Amino acid sequence: MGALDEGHFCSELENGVKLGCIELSFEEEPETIAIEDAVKVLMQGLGEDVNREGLKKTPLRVAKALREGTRGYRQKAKDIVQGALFPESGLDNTVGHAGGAGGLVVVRDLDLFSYCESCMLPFQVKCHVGYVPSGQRVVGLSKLSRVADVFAKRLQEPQHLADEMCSALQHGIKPAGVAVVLQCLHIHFPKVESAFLDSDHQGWVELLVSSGSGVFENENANLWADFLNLLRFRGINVEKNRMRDSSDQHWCPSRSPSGAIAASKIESVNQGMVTAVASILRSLGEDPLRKELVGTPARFVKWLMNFQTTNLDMKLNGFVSDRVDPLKLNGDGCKEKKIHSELNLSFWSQCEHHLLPFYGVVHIGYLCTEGFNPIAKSLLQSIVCFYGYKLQVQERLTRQIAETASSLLGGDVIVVVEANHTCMISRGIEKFGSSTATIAVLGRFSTDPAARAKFLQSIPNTAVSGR
Ligand SMILES: Nc1nc2c(c(=O)[nH]1)N=C([C@H](O)[C@H](O)COP(=O)(O)OP(=O)(O)OP(=O)(O)O)CN2
Ligand SMILES: [Zn+2]
Repeated sequence: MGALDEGHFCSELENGVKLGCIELSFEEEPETIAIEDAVKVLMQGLGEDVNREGLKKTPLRVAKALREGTRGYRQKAKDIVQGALFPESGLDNTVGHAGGAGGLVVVRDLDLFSYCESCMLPFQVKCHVGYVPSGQRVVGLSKLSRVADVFAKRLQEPQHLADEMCSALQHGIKPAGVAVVLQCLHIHFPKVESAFLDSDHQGWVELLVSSGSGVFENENANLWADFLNLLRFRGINVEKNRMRDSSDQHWCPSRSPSGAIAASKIESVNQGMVTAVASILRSLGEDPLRKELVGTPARFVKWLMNFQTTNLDMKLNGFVSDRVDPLKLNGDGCKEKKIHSELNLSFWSQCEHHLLPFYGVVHIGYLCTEGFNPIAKSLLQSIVCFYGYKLQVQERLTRQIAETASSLLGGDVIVVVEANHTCMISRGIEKFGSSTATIAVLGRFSTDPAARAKFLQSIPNTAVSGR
């Protein structure tokens, strides 16, 4: 294993590192302190009280997540591969392709995450690596994943990431050839204004990229077909010629026409926050003047400002005037009350403990007289967005939606929030595909298990994809 492999680096963070002859804990390291200071500037720019209980530890958590998530800058692929090449006798390359020492070796479905160099948000990567051994030697399989991780744990762009992985494996293993396919998923940027009206504003930006060296340099080589067929066998239907092979297009939504910052608006971005993000880049070992990173701090700040505490308060005005008459809601007392549901109201939010997005859907159930439809779906969507676009925690979001809905809907309310948390994948915990559900029950729903069960069973199980 390399001198700076994952375990070693983590124990350094936990147990302290030696800087000269002074031993510094992770908290005392200058890079950590600089990131913490910058995060405080960002939180203040969002109008937050940095001493608020839930936010006190946020600067340190963000510093830990970012330094851990970019540890690839401090690792070397060659340290990982060295000492992990093993002799494996087989047919000579000239004779044919015998498995093990001449045939294609493929490691599929490596779940990784990386940080987008355009906007600094994490993106997910499903990585597939193939190589053809040469010189009758093979590499330890885990090293393919470890080398991939060295380059993923940096600020990256998908094609560049694939090229770096491919080139490092080619130089480290010296095989007949290496092929890399990456399926990358970047979250969309919310459109705050339309989110209040349109409940379907989520989704993913997907990008498939590939890189090949040695016998894979020729994109039409039969070996590419073998490799892709093995991936297709795993349910991935890719055509080599459908992959993007030029890096001049921007895949990050922050650079799409709707997400990009118009030149005239750049000055309106809080410059103190932009400077703080540039200092974070420096503390991570990056050069904020690198041409790909020049607009990154402003784009990250623009993303963050979606979650400013004050900018949406006006949106909740009007809720009071829309309040429903409880007499109407409860009917004349003779009619039976039925569960009314609004399912899949989508939301975006920003985890206040790690400053990373979480997003998903809200399901609201309430009791009202049969045939009476007291409240428009758009109003409930507005409530969901209002509490979503903040620094939040999912538990509080659920409770706040339930309390507000209850005051409008007569008290018998159940709220379920289903979400994917970026902080569950893009930090040490790395739980890809996990999702989180929270529930708040008020009025009759808190005393009637049958009503709760009926509502919970009506929630479609496709609501949150934990991809
Ligand atoms: N009022 C507060 N409430 C909560 C706080 C807090 O600081 N003030 N903190 C938490 C959790 O610690 C926070 O949500 C983070 O938890 P976790 O996902 O476990 O992540 P960590 O960074 O702490 O840990 P790792 O082990 O590094 O993943 C809850 N409420
Ligand atoms: Zn991005």
